[in-house]
Amino acid sequence: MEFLLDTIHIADIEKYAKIISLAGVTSNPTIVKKEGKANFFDHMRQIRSIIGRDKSLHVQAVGQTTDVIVKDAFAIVSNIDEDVFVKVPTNEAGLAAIKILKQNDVHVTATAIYSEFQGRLAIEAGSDYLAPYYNRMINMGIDAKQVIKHLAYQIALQHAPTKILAASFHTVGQVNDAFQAGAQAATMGVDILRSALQNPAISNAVLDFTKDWESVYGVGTNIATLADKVLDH
Ligand SMILES: O=C[C@H](O)COP(=O)(O)O
Repeated sequence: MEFLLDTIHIADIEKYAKIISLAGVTSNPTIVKKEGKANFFDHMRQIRSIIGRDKSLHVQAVGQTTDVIVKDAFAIVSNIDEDVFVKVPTNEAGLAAIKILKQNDVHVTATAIYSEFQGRLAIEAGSDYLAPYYNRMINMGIDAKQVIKHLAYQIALQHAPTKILAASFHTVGQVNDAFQAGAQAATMGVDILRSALQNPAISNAVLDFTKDWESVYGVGTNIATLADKVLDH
């Protein structure tokens, strides 16, 4: 399983890189907009320095035509690094660009996937990752879990090198569903991680354990201080 963060907010990336086994960072122009107008390439290089070269960094091309998407992609890899996965929308212009980029050994994430058919075309174009938009599909009445399941089956069937990087999550349950359906990776906002880990039920359980411990060994005592006291005697 790969857990990625769908944000370019530096403080959040630094924080969660220490907390979870972070596999990478993804972005799109809407996510970039949230940070305001910064030096785009400096910002992406800073993210790379935080996560390291062994994690995946996904940066989206913004061109509307095949020619401009390809130029965007080369600008991304030249100005950030050649390990970056260039996100390319899975439409006509994008699919043509993916074929060219793969011939030039550029890593590609086929994005804006709302259907099984788009995913199948992106697999055949040689995409390294597919990014199906889970919540957006659900909102359109599409069975997102089924889409991922069928794509995962196809990838396994033909031993394709493509991996499914599910995206667009609004709940923790959607992330679980995507993994259950066969996605190898999922990218999510920090809101999902907060919902999962800052749950009051977890805090209450921890508080109850602390109260029980302190009722026996004294307030402010933990196992480390207890061990120190034993050594002192
Ligand atoms: O890059 C794709 C995003 O993960 C889409 O997420 P969203 O549907 O929450 O905007």
